Amino acid sequence: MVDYFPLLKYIPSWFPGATFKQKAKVWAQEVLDLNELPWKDVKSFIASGTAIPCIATDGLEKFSSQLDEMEEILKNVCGISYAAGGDTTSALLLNMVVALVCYPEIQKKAQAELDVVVGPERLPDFNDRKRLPYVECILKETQRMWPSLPLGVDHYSVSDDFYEEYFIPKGTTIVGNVWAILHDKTIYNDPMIFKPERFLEQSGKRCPPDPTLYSFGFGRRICPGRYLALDNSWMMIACILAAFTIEKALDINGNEIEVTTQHSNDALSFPMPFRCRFTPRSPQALNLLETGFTVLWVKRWPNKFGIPNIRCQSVFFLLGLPYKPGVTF
Ligand code: HEM
Repeated sequence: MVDYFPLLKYIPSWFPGATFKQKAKVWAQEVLDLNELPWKDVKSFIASGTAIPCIATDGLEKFSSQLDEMEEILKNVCGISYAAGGDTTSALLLNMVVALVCYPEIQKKAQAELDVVVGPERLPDFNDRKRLPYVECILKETQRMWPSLPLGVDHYSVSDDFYEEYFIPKGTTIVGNVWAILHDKTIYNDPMIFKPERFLEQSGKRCPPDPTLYSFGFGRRICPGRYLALDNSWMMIACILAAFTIEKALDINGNEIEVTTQHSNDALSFPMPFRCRFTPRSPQALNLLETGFTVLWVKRWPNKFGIPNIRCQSVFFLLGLPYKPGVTF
C-alpha cells in the first residue's frame, strides 16, 4: 500500500486506521527471524558436530577464509531459498497429489509406465526421467491447471514502453496473468480439463507450450530456483507414484470422502485441505520406503546443494510424519 501511496509512510502507527504500520513491524521481525534463527541453529549444529550436509554447511566450509564478507550473503541465499522455494514447491506437490486422487486412471497410467521402466526393485532416479514421459506430463499439466502463483509476482516498468496498441508509462505495475495464459483455449484445448496427454510428444502432433515458460515468472527476474523446484518435484512425485497408491480417505462407514479441486484465493494458490490415503503398492515398495532414500542420498548426490535433505523432508511433510534431521526415509 505504501508503495502505491508513499505519503502513508509518514502516518504515525498510533493514528486511527494505520494498523498496517503495526502489522508491518511484526512482519518485519518475522522476516528477520526467518533469516537469522535457522542460521544460528546451523552454526550451533556445526559446533556440536551434529549438522547434516546442506547448502549452508557447504557454503560455510567453502568460504571459511572469507567469512567476513561472505557470511551475510550465504545467510541471505539460504533464507530467500527457503522463503521463495518452500511454499511454492509444496503447493505444486500438493496439487499433483490432488490430481492423482481425483483422477485414478491418470495415476494408474503413470504407475504402469514406472513399472515397465523402473520395476519394483528400486526407486526412480534422474537417469530414468527421459524414459518416463507420462510422469513428466503430469508435472507439466499440474503447473498449467493450478499454477502455484496464478498472478505471478508484480513487475514495474522502469521506462515508458509500448505493447501493441497500449502505452505503458514508466512506473506502471504490470501483472502477468499466468492463470489466464495457461487457460487460454486458443493455446490449450479444453483448458478446464486435467489432461496430461496434451504434452505427450507424438509424431505429427504439435504440443502446446510448456507451462514452465509462464509459471515461474518473466524476464530478468524469472525464478532462479526453477530448475531445483522442477527436479525436486519430479523426483518426489515419481517416487510417490512408484511406492504408493493414493486414494480418497474413507469415513467411519467406509465411504469415500470427496476431494474438491478448489483452491485458496491467495497470491499463493494452495488446494483446499483434503484427506487421502497413501497405501504402499507392494511389499517391495514398503521395503524401498525404508531403505530407498538412504541409498539415493549416499550413492547419488552426496552433499550436493542439500537436495536429498529437502526431498526427504518434503516427503515426511506430505505424509504428515515428523521429520527428524539426519534420518532418511
Ligand atoms: C514450484 C516452485 C516455484 C514456483 C512456482 C516459483 C515461482 C516464482 C515466481 C513466479 C517468481 C517471480 C518471478 C518474476 O518476478 O516474474 C519467483 C521468484 C523467485 N524465486 Fe521462485 N518459484 C518456485 C521455487 C523456487 C525455489 C525452489 C527457489 C530457491 C531455491 C526460488 C527462488 C526464487 C527467488 C530468489 C525469486 C526472486 C527472483 C528475483 O526477484 O530476482 N523459487 N519464483
